[in-house]
Amino acid sequence: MSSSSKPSAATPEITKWHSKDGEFRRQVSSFRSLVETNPNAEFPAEAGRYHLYVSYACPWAHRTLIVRKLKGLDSIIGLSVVHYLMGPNGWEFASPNDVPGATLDDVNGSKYIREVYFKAEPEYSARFTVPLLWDKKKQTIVNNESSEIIRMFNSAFDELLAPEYRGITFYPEDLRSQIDELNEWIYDTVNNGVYKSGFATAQGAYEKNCLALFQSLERIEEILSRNEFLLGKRLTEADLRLFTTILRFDPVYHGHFKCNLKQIATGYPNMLRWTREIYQLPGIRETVNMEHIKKHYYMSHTQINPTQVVPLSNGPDLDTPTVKPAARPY
Ligand SMILES: N[C@@H](CCC(=O)N[C@@H](CS)C(=O)NCC(=O)O)C(=O)O
Repeated sequence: MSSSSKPSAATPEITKWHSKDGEFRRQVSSFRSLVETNPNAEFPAEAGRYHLYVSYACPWAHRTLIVRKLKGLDSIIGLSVVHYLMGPNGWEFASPNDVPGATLDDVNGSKYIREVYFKAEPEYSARFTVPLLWDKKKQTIVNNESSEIIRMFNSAFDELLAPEYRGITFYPEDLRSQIDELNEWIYDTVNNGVYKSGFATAQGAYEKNCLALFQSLERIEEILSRNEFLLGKRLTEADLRLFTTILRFDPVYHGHFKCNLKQIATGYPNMLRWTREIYQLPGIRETVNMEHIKKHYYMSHTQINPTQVVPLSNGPDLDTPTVKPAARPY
């Protein structure tokens, strides 16, 4: 697939995600090892050893990009970025000359992400998802579950980091149970809720998931009317995990996934203020590539948008000045 050509508008096998009952069910990630501080661990923290594969479009991968950036890991963990289009063979690499923002796979020399999975496990038979964390030394995948990758990035590499990054944590001890609790319902009804609405192929499945999504958005709006961030003055993992979904809400999920009871820009002033605040923190803006985001969804999911026409709006202007936190909020 060249950068300019569009995939066929016929629904390819790769985007047939729904179950027989019309519900979308996300598969459980397969590679679940952890990078650890202990030098004798199976995957010990080392500078230059691990490599992160992402898509700028993907909200799960976006979490890992953000934590990599805010923790100052970009100098010790390499990065490859796939083409925004997910074609019949799944995620593909592209030269930045052809697709600005994308990269080739300089670590494994593969054309598609699936080749990286097969290199790690020749019998692999599940989905070829991003993000994934690759170990250059053992030549295998450490982990392909974003929630675990961000936990590793949060603390496992600390001894290798400059002092100003070492103390940063998005999962502080005293807030862990509250973060876990928020993550649970926000994952189910919001992060995954937009997908369950958008990929539903039965009216009932769509309505059930869309209503649950908006109930949660109301709940979040109420929390953010009292708090600067979800848990008060501190920016935590719960905010970062939610941010990547809310950022995509108006430009993509509202139209493409039919999550259209309200928009963030006009219906949720506190969530809009919170989104701007996070977007304007140093380092975040450069993890956001709205061109990849919009083109990925509207052009790859031909089962939903067979014309592959991409809408113009990028959602609310996130550069609009907002109340700045007094000091770094994490
Ligand atoms: N549980 C995974 C989900 C990752 C995921 O579903 N990524 C999507 C992109 S947004 C993907 O790569 N899908 C490709 C496919 O399912 O074929 C995580 O959070 O890391």
